[in-house]
Amino acid sequence: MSFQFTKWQGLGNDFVLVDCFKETITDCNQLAVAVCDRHFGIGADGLVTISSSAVADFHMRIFNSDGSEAEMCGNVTRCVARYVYENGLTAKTKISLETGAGIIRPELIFESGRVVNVRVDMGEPKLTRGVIPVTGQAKDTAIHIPVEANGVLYYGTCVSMGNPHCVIFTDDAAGIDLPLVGPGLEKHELFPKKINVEFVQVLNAENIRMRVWERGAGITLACGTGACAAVAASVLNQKTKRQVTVHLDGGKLFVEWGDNNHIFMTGPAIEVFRGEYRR
Ligand SMILES: N[C@@H](CCC[C@H](N)C(=O)O)C(=O)O
Repeated sequence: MSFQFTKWQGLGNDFVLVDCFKETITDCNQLAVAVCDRHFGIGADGLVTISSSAVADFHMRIFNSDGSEAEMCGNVTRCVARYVYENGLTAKTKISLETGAGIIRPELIFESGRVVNVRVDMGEPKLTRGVIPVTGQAKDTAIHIPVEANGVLYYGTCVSMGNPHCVIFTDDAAGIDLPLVGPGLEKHELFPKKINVEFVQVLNAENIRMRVWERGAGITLACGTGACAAVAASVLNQKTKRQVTVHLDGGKLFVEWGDNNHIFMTGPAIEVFRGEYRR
């Protein structure tokens, strides 16, 4: 199989985008593993397809580097929005994207005629165990719940941003041994669909430091949905205001939890290169 692709990154969370208006690809789960391999493939955290939608401007699907399909990805929404605009697939600057988590609405932000950032309406955070999902009573929340992994007891706040997140507060995000603790938390029996894990250090009421172990991808330099979940968890635990800068290994995202209960995320989306994949 061969196909043209573009490679994108949002704060170092990197993706291979395939424009399915031009290209046909099959077996995306298996293909993602091959394409994302950093030695034998292109190298990426995920494979993304863009195609037509009956309910939105475009349909995007996200496959993690382990081949699993994710419902949503914040950093990808920014990259896809910029791709469809700059490649003439739409003249709209407010775009609707059908995802596994419903319709998500990115908006391009311009300076001197150039796209500099993308602001995304990420929708409402979902807090009940049945929706996230977390085992237990479906209607209950999972705020500050005990989660044990590798013999260490953590307290996590679980939030769905269309995909599942467990946010754990720490005094030292840099000191967390993610490869050691990430896999056990991701696959913990509390989480029937596994989970993305965010370690969050509160710097002050408007700034948090976050490191992430992603479901299906391991350590990444940034996670957009994770940053939104982290801000929701920080507010719910009375640690920050509702407008917060999230400092990730790959850079900064600005996240605000609006009065309409929607979370908005603003950050960059950068095309890195174009190529042809051959296998
Ligand atoms: N990096 C992404 C999230 C990608 C999907 C995630 N690994 C999952 O399986 O839910 C983001 O920016 O949100």
